[in-house]
Amino acid sequence: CVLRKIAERTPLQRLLEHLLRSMEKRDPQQFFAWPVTDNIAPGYSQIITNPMDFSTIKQKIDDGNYQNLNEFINDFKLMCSNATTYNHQDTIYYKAAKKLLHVGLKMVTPEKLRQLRSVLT
Ligand SMILES: COc1ccc(C(=O)NC2CCC2)cc1-c1cc(C(C)=O)n2cccnc12
Repeated sequence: CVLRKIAERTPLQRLLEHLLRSMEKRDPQQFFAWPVTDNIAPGYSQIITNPMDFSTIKQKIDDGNYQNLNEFINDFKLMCSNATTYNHQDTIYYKAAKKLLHVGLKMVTPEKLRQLRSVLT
């Protein structure tokens, strides 16, 4: 039926949703959960031309917007680099972004993906 068609997830979507959930767990203060607004970060929209956050990544997964894992990883890297661009080194956001990038990229090493593939498929 048509409802079942909408709910079905491709293997790529299942992999990306799993990775997104794991990455979100490493952001307990939810600094990366939603778009950064100009009122919490003055001048943000002038400095950061390509904003990215976990909720936007989630929407792109649901919309089938990612053709492959690398496009997803690029948005994750963009989200972290935006934070290290806008925020000075001595801020909690800069430090959180550096840690998140490191932890997130460790989740997508060939070895981790091999383990995941056997679990997810
Ligand atoms: C969705 O973005 C956010 C949501 C909540 C918070 C937040 O709870 N900040 C409190 C911790 C000290 C104030 C911060 C942010 C936040 C993220 C960011 C990023 C990611 O650059 N940011 C930069 C400057 C000021 N605030 C932020």
